[in-house]
Amino acid sequence: MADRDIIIGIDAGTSVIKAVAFTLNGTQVGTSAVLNSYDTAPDGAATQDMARTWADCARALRGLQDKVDDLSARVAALAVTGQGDGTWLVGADNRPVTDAWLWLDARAARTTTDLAAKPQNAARFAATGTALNTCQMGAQMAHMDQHCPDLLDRAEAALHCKDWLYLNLTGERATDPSEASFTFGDFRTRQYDDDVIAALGLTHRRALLPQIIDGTRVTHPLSAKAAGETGLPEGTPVSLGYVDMVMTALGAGVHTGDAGTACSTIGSTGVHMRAVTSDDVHLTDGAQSGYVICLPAPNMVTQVQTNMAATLNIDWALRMAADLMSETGHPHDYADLVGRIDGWMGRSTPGALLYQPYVSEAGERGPMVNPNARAGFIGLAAHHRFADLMRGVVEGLGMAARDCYAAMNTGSGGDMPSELRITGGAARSPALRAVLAACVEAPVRVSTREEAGAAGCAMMAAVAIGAYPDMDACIAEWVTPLLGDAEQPDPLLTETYAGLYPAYAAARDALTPVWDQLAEHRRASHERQLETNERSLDAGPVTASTKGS
Ligand SMILES: Nc1ncnc2c1ncn2[C@@H]1O[C@H](COP(=O)(O)OP(=O)(O)O)[C@@H](O)[C@H]1O
Ligand SMILES: O=P(O)(O)OC[C@H](O)[C@H](O)CO
Repeated sequence: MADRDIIIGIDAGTSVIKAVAFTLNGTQVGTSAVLNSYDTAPDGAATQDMARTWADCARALRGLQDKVDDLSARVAALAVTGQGDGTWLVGADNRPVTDAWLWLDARAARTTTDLAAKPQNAARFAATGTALNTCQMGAQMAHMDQHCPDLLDRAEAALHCKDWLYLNLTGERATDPSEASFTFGDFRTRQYDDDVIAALGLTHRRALLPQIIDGTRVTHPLSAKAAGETGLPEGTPVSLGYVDMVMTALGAGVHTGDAGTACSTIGSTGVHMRAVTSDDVHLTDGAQSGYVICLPAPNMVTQVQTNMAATLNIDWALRMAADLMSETGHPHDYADLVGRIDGWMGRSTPGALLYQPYVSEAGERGPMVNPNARAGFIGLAAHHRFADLMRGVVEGLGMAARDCYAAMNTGSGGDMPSELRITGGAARSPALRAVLAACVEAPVRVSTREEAGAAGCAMMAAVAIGAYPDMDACIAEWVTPLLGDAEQPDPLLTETYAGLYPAYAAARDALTPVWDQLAEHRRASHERQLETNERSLDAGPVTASTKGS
């Protein structure tokens, strides 16, 4: 029998579910990916079929066998991470209670605002280090408890995405220390906290919260059923990873022991992180914002500010172009449009426009929490063309990153990092990297690690099975050697963005009442629409949902 020399990391993202094979010392040897999708509805719902998600995960694992010779005989361990937040309710016989509510679901917006205004919310923030937002399971369960309690009545466990996959892989209902503590617990103890649960009004639902296990120490064996569905050997140790945001950052270099560094993921969502010890966490004064997410290393956490939407803004702009092309009968290829971004950046003037990248239907969560925030350009003039708009969008992502680091009170007064490690799809663009470097006034480095999220959780499995004595030893082989060269910020660009940032921040504050008025307008017209629909039920079905991915 061949040596067991492969660890498989599963990263179940919002847009793609990937299974990635690594050797024990971190060389990537194969990837298998399955496209993911979710449903949206006018009331703000963003949901995903739980059974299909597991089936897609199993399909990705089966697909990996075609990419790696003799995989089944060589696999030493599996690990799983996935999209964070959201609510994946499991009932009798481990069956889904309903479709999962994703982190993109905006239905809990009002409940979130109400809970955040209560005096108990201060103690909740002090323990979790995390501002309440509509993405989180705590807010979503509180909303369900008030508006659709039958869902919780029928549930036996409230899981996150990766926990649902772990349940299907091993038969164990469990969650990890990161999501448990930023949602319902304390990042210092990595345990649930009764005051936090009470502040969310969920004490009577406490039994729904599963056991917390740390995948660097505990594994469970792959069940016979899962072995049948994935083609991997029964009994293979499975490690439950932390939430994908921190797995990606771990794989991309957020914690290599170098002082002052930070890591930003510029994918669908934008995640900006600095690794600190839990004693060094400085929570924001005044308005609450951000997350504190534990790292799978003793006493280490990340201070996090996260933009709801990062490349979703780029995709929005490209889809506008693609729609127009389709309408005029011109075939378009999305990959071709993405490939043109750097060309458009080269033909446009830096700092000509402001773009607020709050394009998510659920508003923004970093550095301010505002479900009503929406995207927009400021400063348009008649001579601006598509290239200028695209530059504006990319610069908006840079400004948003600066805004997040400026709000991150790490004891250094919101100083920018001394070096920024970046990952996520948009890190492929040299022009975008230059914008980021100039906006945060720091050199950027891109890891050659292709699948940082899958690597992050595979690293946990590597420690769990004893391939490394601890996470630091694993980082030294899996992460540090893969960091690319530093790309220095251009002085002129830096000056331009430093000059523009105060206007970006002022616009964000000034538009708050406008966003509130627009939200009220949307709510009223949605209610009018519902009344109209009720009156015209006889006239046939109404289209209520769309697909996203
Ligand atoms: N060369 C590029 N330049 C700019 N943006 C890019 C480039 N390649 C990919 N992207 C953006 O990155 C996105 C995918 O990022 P990724 O991190 O893979 O997504 P996710 O966060 O959903 O896992 C694409 O939708 C696209 O907007
Ligand atoms: O699916 P991706 O974009 O990889 O991750 C989503 C995050 O986990 C989410 O933003 C958590 O709220």
